[in-house]
Amino acid sequence: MTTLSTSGTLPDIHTLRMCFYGAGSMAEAIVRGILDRGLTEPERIGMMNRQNAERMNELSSRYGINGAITAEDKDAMLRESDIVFLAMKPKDAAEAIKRVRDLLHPGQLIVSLIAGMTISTLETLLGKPMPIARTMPNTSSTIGLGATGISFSTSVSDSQRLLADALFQAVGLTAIVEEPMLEVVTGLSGSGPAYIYYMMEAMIAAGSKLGLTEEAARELTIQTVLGAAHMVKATGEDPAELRRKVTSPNGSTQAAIEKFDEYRFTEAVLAAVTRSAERAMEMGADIERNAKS
Ligand SMILES: NC(=O)C1=CN([C@@H]2O[C@H](COP(=O)(O)OP(=O)(O)OC[C@H]3O[C@@H](n4cnc5c(N)ncnc54)[C@H](OP(=O)(O)O)[C@@H]3O)[C@@H](O)[C@H]2O)C=CC1
Ligand SMILES: O=C(O)[C@@H]1CCC=N1
Repeated sequence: MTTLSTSGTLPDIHTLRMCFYGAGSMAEAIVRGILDRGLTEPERIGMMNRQNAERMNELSSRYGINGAITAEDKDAMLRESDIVFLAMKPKDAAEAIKRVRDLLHPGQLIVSLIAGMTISTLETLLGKPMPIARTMPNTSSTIGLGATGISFSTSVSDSQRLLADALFQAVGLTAIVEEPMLEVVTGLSGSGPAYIYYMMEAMIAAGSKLGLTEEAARELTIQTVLGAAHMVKATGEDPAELRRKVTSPNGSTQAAIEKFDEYRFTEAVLAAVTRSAERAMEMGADIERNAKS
C-alpha cells in the first residue's frame, strides 16, 4: 500500500490500489471507464460483493480485475487498498460499513457513491476520522461521459482532492459542490440518465404506434437525442434558443410543444428532480438512523 501524499500534488494513480466494496452497475461503470481510459491497470483494481460469486467471476474475466470471493481475500483487499469505493445500495450501507470499519485506516481515501449518505453519517459508521470524498456519479461513466458531483470531508488533503477529481474526470465531467447540493446533483444527473431513457422509450413507442418499424423508431430516436445533446455542446447555444430554431411559427413542433405544455412538462420535470433529491435525503436519513442503532 502506498501512503497518499498530503501535499497538493496529484499522486501517480498507476501506483495506487483501489477496491470497490459493492460490485453492481455503478461500480462496473466506473471500473470500465477508468480501464478504457488507461488510468490504471486491471491488476490494481479489486472488487467484491456480498454473495454473488458468479457476478464476481464475470467481472474478473471481463475486465481482468481481482475479484475477491473468500472472506479473507475481501478483508485483505479492504485493508490493503489506497482507495476504497463504497458502492452498495443505501439500504445495505450501514451494516456493510460497520462490518469492515476495523479493517480501514486513515491512510486510505474513502470514496462513497452512496446516494443520500452524508459525510457525517459515514464518519459515524467508520468510527474514526478518515478522508472522505462523497460523490454522486452516473452510469454514463462507463463510456467516459459521466457527470459526477463531489464533496469532501474536512480531513481530505489537497492531494486527495486532486486524486478524487482526477478519477472521476477520467470518466467524464466533475463538479465540486457544497455537500447539501449533492442531493440536487442526484435529482439532476445521478438519476438523470433514466429520465432521458424514459423519454426515449416513450418516443420509440410513439413512433412504432404511429406506423414506423420498431427498428426505425429506435434508430431515429437515438440519433435525435445524440444530435440534440451534441448541438447544445458544440454550438454553446442555450437549449431554449436551439428549440426556437426547430420551432416554426404555427408549425408541427409548436403543435407538439403545446401538447407538452398541456401536460405540464416543465412542472413534471421540476417535480421529478425535486422528488429524486428528497428521496436521496430520505435514504440518507434511514442510513443515519441505522448508523446510530
Ligand atoms: N446505478 C446508478 O445509476 C447510480 C448508483 N449510485 C449509487 O451507487 C450505489 C450502488 O448502486 P448500484 O450499482 O446501482 O447497485 P447494485 O444493486 O447494482 O449493486 C450493489 C452491490 O453492492 C453489493 N453489496 C450489498 N451489500 C453488500 C455487503 N454487505 N458487502 C459487500 N457488497 C455488498 C451487492 O452484492 P450482491 O449482489 O452480492 O448482493 C452488489 O454488488 C448505490 O448506493 C447508489 O445510490 C450513484 C449514482 C448512480
Ligand atoms: O436510483 C438511485 O437511488 C440511484 C441514485 C442515483 C441513480 N441511481
